[in-house]
Amino acid sequence: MNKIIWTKTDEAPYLATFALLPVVRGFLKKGGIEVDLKDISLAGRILATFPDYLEEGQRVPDDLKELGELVEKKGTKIIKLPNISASVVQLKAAIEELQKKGYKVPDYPEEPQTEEEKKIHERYQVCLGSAVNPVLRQGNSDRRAPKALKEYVKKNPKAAGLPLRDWEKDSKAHVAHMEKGDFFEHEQSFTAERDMTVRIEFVDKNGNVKVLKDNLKVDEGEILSSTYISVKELKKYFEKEIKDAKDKDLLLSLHLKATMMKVSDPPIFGHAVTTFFKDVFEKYEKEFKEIGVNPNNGLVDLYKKIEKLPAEKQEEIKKAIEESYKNNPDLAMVDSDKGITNLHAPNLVIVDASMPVVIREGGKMWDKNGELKQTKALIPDRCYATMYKEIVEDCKKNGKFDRTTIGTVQNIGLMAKKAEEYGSHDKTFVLEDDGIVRIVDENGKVYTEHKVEKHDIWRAYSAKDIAIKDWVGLAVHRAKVTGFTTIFWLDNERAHDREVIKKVEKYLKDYDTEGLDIKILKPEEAMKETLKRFRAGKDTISVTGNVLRDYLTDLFPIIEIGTSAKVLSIVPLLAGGGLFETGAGGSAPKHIQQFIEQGHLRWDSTAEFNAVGATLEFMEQKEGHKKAGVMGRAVEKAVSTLLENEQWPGRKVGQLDNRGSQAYFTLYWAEALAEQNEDNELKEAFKPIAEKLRENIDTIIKEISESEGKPADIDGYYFPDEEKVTKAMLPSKTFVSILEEYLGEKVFN
Ligand SMILES: NC(=O)C1=CN([C@@H]2O[C@H](COP(=O)(O)OP(=O)(O)OC[C@H]3O[C@@H](n4cnc5c(N)ncnc54)[C@H](OP(=O)(O)O)[C@@H]3O)[C@@H](O)[C@H]2O)C=CC1
Ligand SMILES: O=C(O)CCC(=O)C(=O)O
Ligand SMILES: [Mg+2]
Repeated sequence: MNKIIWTKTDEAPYLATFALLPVVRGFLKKGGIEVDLKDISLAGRILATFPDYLEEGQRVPDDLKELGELVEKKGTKIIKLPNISASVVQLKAAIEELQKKGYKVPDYPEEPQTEEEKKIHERYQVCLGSAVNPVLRQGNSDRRAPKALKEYVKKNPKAAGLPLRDWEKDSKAHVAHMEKGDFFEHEQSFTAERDMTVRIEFVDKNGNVKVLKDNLKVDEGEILSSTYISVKELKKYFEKEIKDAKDKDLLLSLHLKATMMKVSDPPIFGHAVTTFFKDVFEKYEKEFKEIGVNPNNGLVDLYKKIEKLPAEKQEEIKKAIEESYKNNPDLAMVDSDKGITNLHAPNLVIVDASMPVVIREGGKMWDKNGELKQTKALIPDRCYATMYKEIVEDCKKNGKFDRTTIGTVQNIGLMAKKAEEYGSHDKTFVLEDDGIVRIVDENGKVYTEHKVEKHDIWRAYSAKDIAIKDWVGLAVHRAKVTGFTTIFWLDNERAHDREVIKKVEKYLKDYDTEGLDIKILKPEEAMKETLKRFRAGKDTISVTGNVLRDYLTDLFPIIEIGTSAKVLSIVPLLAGGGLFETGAGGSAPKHIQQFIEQGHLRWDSTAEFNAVGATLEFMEQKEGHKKAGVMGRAVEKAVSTLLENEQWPGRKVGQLDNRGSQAYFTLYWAEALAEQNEDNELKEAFKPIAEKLRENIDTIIKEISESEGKPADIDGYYFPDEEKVTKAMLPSKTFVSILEEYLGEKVFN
C-alpha cells in the first residue's frame, strides 16, 4: 500500500527523472512511502520483448506486463511520465542504437516475407505506436489546468511562455476536411444485448470468406461500432485541397495522429505523400517497389531507401522531388533550417499538439524560409475536424484569445477499457481487395456491414458499459465540485455517439443533478458554446470521448497557460487505484537534442511535481495516509513558491534549466515540510534538510549553470549510458552530497 510506482520513459522526461527521482524517493522515505521504478521506455520495451535474442546479463523483465496486472489491483498508484509512441522510423532508430551497443535484437522487418520475419514483425507490434498508454489507462481521465497556475497566468500572462498571435484581417487560414467517404459518414453501431463472441469477416466478390479477427469478446451493454474511409475519396480530397492551397497561396499542412492511431493513420499519411509527390511516385514506381519505399513512413524513409540506387539515379529522383515542390503549394515545415517538412515522417506533426500551435500562431505555420504563413490545415475525417474548424472560424471572427480574461476548460474523458478509436488497432484493417466487411456473431447474425474497396481502411472500436457508467459519474462529481457548466460532446449524427447518448441519459438519472448545468451538444456546437463562455471568462467542463479528450487537453491548456505540460492529469482506475499522468503533452524530442548539444534542459517538470502532489493527496483520501497528505500539501506549496519566484526553466543556455528549477523545488518542498505544523515528526526531519539546502542553494545553482553551454555526454538517445545521465543531470556536487547525507540516497555507486 505504501508504495508508489514511478515510470522510466524516454527523451526529456526520462532525463528529468534522474534529478527528480532521488529527491522524491528520499523525501517520501521519511513519510514511510517507498518509490519503485518501472521501465516503459521504447528501448526497455524492445529488450523485454526479445529476451531470446539477448545474452543473459542483458535481459530485462517485462515491466509493462507487470504494470498491466497491477492497474487491476486496488492499492496501485503509478506516476506515469510521457513516453514515446514510436513510429516505424523511431523504432528502427532505437533498434539500431541497441544493436550498436551489443544488444542483438532483430531488425524490424517492414515487409515480412519469411515465416521468421512475420513472427518478428508480430512481436514488434507491442513496441510500436501507443503501446503503453492503453495498457495502463484502466480508468477514465480527469485533466485540468491547476487552479493556482491558471490564476497566476491570468495576472501574469508572460508566465505562459509564447504569446498568442493576432489573426490577420481576412485571414484565409482554415481547416479542410472531407465532405464524403470518411469515417464519419460510414459509421454503424450497436449495443450488445448479451455477452457474446463476434468475428470480423471479409467477403470477396466471389463470396469467399476470410476471417480478419476471430473470437472478439463483447460484453452485455458494450457499444461496438465500425466504419471505414474510402481511399478513393481520400485521394480525391487530397488532390482537390492541394490544388486549392496552391491557387490560394496557402501553406499546406496535414494533421493526423499516426502515433496513437498506428494502423489507420500511417496509410492516410502515405496517401497524402503519394498524392503530393504524384509525379515522382508515378515516374519511379518500379524503382520504388524494388527498393521498398514505403510512403507511409514519409520522405525520410524515401531518401534513405534511394541510397540503394546508383548515384545518378539518386540525383535524378532528388531533382524530381524538387520539381514536385515547385509545382505544389508550400508545405508546412517542422524544421525549416534542416528542410524537414510536414511530410518527412508521420510522427512529426501530431494533431493534438500541432493544431493548438496553429491557433496560437494566428492561423499560421512555418514555411521553408522560416516565416509564418497562413495555412490550410488538412484534417480528413469529420468526426474530429469540425470542432477545430469551429475554433479557427471563431478566431477569424473574434480575434485571438486574451489570457488575462478567458475562462478555463477542463476535461473528463472516456478512456477506460481501451475506449473508442484509441482501442481499435487490433481491429483495424487495410483491405486487400473489393468486398464486404462485416461483424458477425456465433449464430451468423450480422451486426454491421460495409461495402469496401481495395485499400480502404476499416476499423471497429468499442466502449464498455462499465467505462461509460464510471465516466458519467466522474463528470457529475466534477460538475458538483466545481459548479461549472458541463457539456458532453456527443454527436447525434454519429451512430456510435447515438448509442453513447442513450447511456449518458440513463446514467445521469442515477445522480441528483438538481442545480447542475449539464448538456449534450455535438462537437461543433459544443465548441461554439464553450468558446462563447471561454471568451466571457466563464469556466466549462468538456466531457468527451477518448479522441476529443486527447485533442482538447492539449488545445485549451496551450491557449490558457501556454502548455499542456503542466496539466493535472488524473486517472482514477476502475479497480480503485490511481494513475497519475504528468501533463497532457509528450516527451519533447527537441529538448533532449538541445541538452545533448548545449547541456541545457528546458523541460519543465512542474507536471511531475503536481503528479507527486496528486498521488499523495489520493493516498490520504483513499488510504487514510496522514503523512502522505502533509507531504502532498507541501508539494502544492512548493509549486506555488516556484511559480511566484518565476523559477521555471528558460529556453536558452544561461537561463535556469530543468535541473536548477528542480533544485529550487527541492528547497521549497523541504521548507514547506519544515514549516508545517500538522506532523511534528516530518517537521523535525525536514528542518535540517531545509536549512542545509537554503544555505547552499546559490552554490547549487552556480554549479549547475557551470555545466551548461557545452555538450552533455550521455552516450545515446533511446538507450543512454545511465551513469553518464546521472552525472549530467546532477552536476552539482553540493546537491548530491545533501541528497546522500540528509536523504540517505545513494546517487553514485
Ligand atoms: N502521454 C504520453 O505518453 C504522450 C506521449 N507523446 C509522445 O511524445 C513525443 C513528442 O510529441 P509532440 O507532439 O512533439 O509533443 P511534445 O509535447 O513532446 O512537444 C511539443 C512542444 O511542447 C513543449 N513542451 C512539451 N512538454 C514540455 C515541458 N514539460 N516543458 C517545456 N515545454 C514542453 C515543447 O515546446 P518547445 O520545443 O517550443 O520548447 C515541445 O517541443 C512523441 O513521441 C509522442 O508520441 C505525446 C503525447 C502524450
Ligand atoms: O499515447 C499516445 O500516443 C499519446 C497520448 C496523448 O497524446 C494524450 O494522452 O494526450
Ligand atoms: Mg495528447
